[in-house]
Amino acid sequence: MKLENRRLSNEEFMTIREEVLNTWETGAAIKDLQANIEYAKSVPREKNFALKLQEAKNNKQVLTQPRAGVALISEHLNLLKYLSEEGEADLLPTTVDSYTRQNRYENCTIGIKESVRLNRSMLNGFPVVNHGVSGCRKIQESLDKPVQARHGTPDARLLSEIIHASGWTSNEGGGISYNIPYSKDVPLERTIKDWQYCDRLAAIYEEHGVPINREPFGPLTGTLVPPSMSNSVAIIEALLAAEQGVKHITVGYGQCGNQIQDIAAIKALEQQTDEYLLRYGYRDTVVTTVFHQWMGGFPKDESKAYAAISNASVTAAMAKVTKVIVKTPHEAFGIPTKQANANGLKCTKMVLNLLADQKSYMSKKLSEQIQIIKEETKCILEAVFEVGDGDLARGVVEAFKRGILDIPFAPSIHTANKLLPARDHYGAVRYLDCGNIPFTDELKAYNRRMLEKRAKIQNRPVDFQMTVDDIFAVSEGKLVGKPE
Ligand SMILES: CC[C@H]1O[C@@H](n2cnc3c(N)ncnc32)[C@H](O)[C@@H]1O
Repeated sequence: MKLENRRLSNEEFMTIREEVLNTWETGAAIKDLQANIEYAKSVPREKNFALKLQEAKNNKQVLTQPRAGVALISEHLNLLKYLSEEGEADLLPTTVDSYTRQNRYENCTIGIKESVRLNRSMLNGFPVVNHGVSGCRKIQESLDKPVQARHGTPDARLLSEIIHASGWTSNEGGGISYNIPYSKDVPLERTIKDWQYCDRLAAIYEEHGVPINREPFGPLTGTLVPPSMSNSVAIIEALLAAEQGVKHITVGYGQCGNQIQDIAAIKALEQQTDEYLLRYGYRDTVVTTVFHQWMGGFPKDESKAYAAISNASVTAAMAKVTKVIVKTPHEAFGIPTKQANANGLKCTKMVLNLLADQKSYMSKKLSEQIQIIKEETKCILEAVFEVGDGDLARGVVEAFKRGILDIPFAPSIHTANKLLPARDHYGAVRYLDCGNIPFTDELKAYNRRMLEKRAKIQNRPVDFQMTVDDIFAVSEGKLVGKPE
């Protein structure tokens, strides 16, 4: 079937579904889609992820959500209950393990057996597909808060079928955001199509009375991604989801570090997502936002880690995002203990509470940065539509081929890798080299000017060494890299 940004017909969807459910034994238990929807409808409304986000948006409340996932059902349940009660998490995740993300379910079978034998998690997340709908329903039924699947799966079709049949009402990911940062050589045509399936599935539940939230993965590689590039990808995935009928979309952004630029990025993302959805005729979509606390290298020192978590929480509060994804003081080491995870959540919530009644005032600097991000994003998105001859899906594939969309430090061979980012003197992420991104001369000059200002102050040339210094800076306790 030719790649096209067009809603899958029922016949097309059900044909693909037949094949998807046969890719692992646990697909057999969810063959009856109507029965799956009836079950999902029985989940109490207060446990619906999409509705909880909508309520938070209306109440201007910032919700907290951790990442968390371990191999066995009972341990995972204990973990989520602890994060919900002790950690005061407003929304619950299930972070899925790396084997499942690559559809290597046979490795999960081994990992589950080893976890039982050794009495500790031998997988770096919860193997949703292997535990199947019975295991995932047990998780959902035992919790009193909404659950979301968080992963990094290029082909998440079976995973998505199982989680929604289990009453999980949110799914993270997208055809770009779960491909380019997560795999080496998976064609975009493939993952855009596979995520059209996931979006259509979410929409079918929605059309039968079960609101489902979809969340493109905002941060991408989480390494110096300029806000206009990550915003462009988020808006594109929101449009692709809306075309399939998705009504609840959370667009996301990963903290870059300069507070004004980060708040501006969230504001620009919110405004332009609404703008583009409206422009392309999607009128009844509920758009919320998510801010990911620092995604780069974390300090090992616990006090410094809490400083990074608190600092990110201030930005989340001032940007008035709908939810913030929380880091832990174990970030520099690996999978956190439940205590460390809960501590990151409590640290975050304390900052949010202290700032709940304050708001960031629109300043000249902030509105200037919002404008810059919106203009850069507009240049990118208009070019994507143009090279796709008006079809967004085909435009994405062509735009990556030409380097109009380009994600820095991505493992995928399907990104041009010509975009070079670096921080300006204030720590804002700028384009050191725009590669083939069709920015106006004014935007190129602005980025250059900001980097030259840093070069002058640091008495160094504008070059790649800035980028290298910036990559290691935060784990060395500063934001802007300094020359040796
Ligand atoms: C997107 C990458 C983020 O996901 C986090 N992460 C990955 N797997 C798990 C996990 N199983 N439990 C908690 N956090 C996790 C990781 O620490 C990093 O902050």
